[in-house]
Amino acid sequence: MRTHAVSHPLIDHKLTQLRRVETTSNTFRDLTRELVSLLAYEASSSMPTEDLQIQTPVAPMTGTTLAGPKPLVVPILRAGLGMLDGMTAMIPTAEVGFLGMARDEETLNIVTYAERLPDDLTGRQVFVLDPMLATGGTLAEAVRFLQRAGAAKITCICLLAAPEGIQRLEREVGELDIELFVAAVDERLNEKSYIVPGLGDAGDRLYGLAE
Ligand SMILES: O=P(O)(O)OC[C@H]1O[C@H](OP(=O)(O)OP(=O)(O)O)[C@H](O)[C@@H]1O
Ligand SMILES: O=c1cc[nH]c(=O)[nH]1
Ligand SMILES: [Mg+2]
Repeated sequence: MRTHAVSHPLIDHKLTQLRRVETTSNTFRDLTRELVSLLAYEASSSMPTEDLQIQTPVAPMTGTTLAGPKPLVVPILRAGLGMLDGMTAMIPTAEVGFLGMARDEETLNIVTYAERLPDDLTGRQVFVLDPMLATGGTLAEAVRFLQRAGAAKITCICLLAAPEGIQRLEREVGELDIELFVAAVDERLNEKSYIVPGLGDAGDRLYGLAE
């Protein structure tokens, strides 16, 4: 597994606004979309391309187009859904699959309650979207699920990670071909396994159930 903590003035600025307790759901959704587009730019840098012959209004030329089977974007419901638009805006040719997973806040066990993926994942780059990598239980389970479904090349995009979650991913699925892109690695988890300083419950902040 290769982990990239992406540092950029725009990402750092938007992430700070996202974290603020007074940021409303509407603004939170806008910032999430913008942040994901910036992270997608980094996370897609190794996508395969091929030459494409085109005609401009002035001359013929050899341009570039994305190659290979269509990439697949998989948001982990619920909070990952807030990242989908920002991702498909950057990679409009991507197909979208869904995984519904929730962390039981008492036991921290992961419940997979929905799954809708294409039949054939062979050779496809799979982008997994989830804003929060806390204990790592959810993302590790998602990666295992996708691997069992045939995915070989998996790129995870998260907004925030705790060091404990990255270590767990390394431990449990680190031998697979996985890249992890995060906007920031925070200090630690608290006694409820929330990221500190973090941003709270991403799903609640996106979809307005926090108040
Ligand atoms: O790394 P972990 O300790 O597994 O925690 C991270 C998970 O918690 C949040 O989802 P949650 O379970 O709250 O579901 P939601 O998106 O429906 O709110 C978050 O979006 C991750 O999926
Ligand atoms: O800090 C955290 C941890 C898990 N899930 C969240 O939404 N936030
Ligand atoms: Mg939640």
